[in-house]
Amino acid sequence: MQIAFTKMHGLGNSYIYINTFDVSLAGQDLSVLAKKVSDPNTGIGSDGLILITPSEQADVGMRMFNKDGSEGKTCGNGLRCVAKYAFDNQLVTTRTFTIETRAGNVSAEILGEGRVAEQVTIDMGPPYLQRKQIPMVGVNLERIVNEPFPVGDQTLRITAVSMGNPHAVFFVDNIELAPLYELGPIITNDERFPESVNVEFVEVVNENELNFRVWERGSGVTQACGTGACAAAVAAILNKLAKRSEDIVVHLAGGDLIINWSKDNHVWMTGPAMTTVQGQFIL
Ligand SMILES: N[C@H](CCC[C@H](N)C(=O)O)C(=O)O
Repeated sequence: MQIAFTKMHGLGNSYIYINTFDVSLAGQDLSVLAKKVSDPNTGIGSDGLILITPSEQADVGMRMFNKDGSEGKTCGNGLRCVAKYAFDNQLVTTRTFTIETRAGNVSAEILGEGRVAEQVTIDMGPPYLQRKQIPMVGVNLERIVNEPFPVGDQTLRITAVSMGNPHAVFFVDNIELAPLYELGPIITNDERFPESVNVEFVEVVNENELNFRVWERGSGVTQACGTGACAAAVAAILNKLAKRSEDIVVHLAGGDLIINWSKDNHVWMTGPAMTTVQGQFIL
């Protein structure tokens, strides 16, 4: 069986996209398929799989799977690429439209005038800050802001933010020295996170600029994480290290995203979306 796919990326955070308007995946184990297509040796190679689907409550829908086959609820870089795909392939007829995710509907805007989308803004909706919304185990229901977080023989300070998917944000003095490979896999599997967690290390350059690295739940280190960049900006503002309702440039390994946690409590993310490969995957 051959399945048409498109490989796209947002700042190097790449996924294999399958348009299920055209292709039926009925009977396919999507977790197994995600692992297969993500494998760089026996598959195509990516950080995971994203399905572009018909939707009854939005203009298009998406489902995202990490490279380990686990399903996430949303994906910032993925949303910009789904928006690009929908616009470039006329699944939508306007430059602003809605996308259904498992974390709720978001709105997308194709920037510029061109017939091919390059820059996209997504209104990612509000952050969720209460402990049970992350979710994170603990006694108080309040926000987790700069809370002591013992791990191994260290005690870090955690700020936890959900963008519909869970993020554990840790501020460091020098991003190049962040314990990404040492502590990323430990924290992502920590029992204090019943649904696991995406792990971000963030260096504050100034109140409008962050350096950022990520160990993603289910995918490990990636070049970029859009929801993670949103979580990092929200965490910086909660810790009074950045300003609300101002653009914050987040420098990820793969490039920059512009994040703005606005007065209406929505988090806005602007960045690129690129198509790199189109082909047939042989199951
Ligand atoms: N790379 C994605 C995040 C995927 C999150 C996924 N790892 C999970 O929550 O399980 C992004 O651009 O937001």
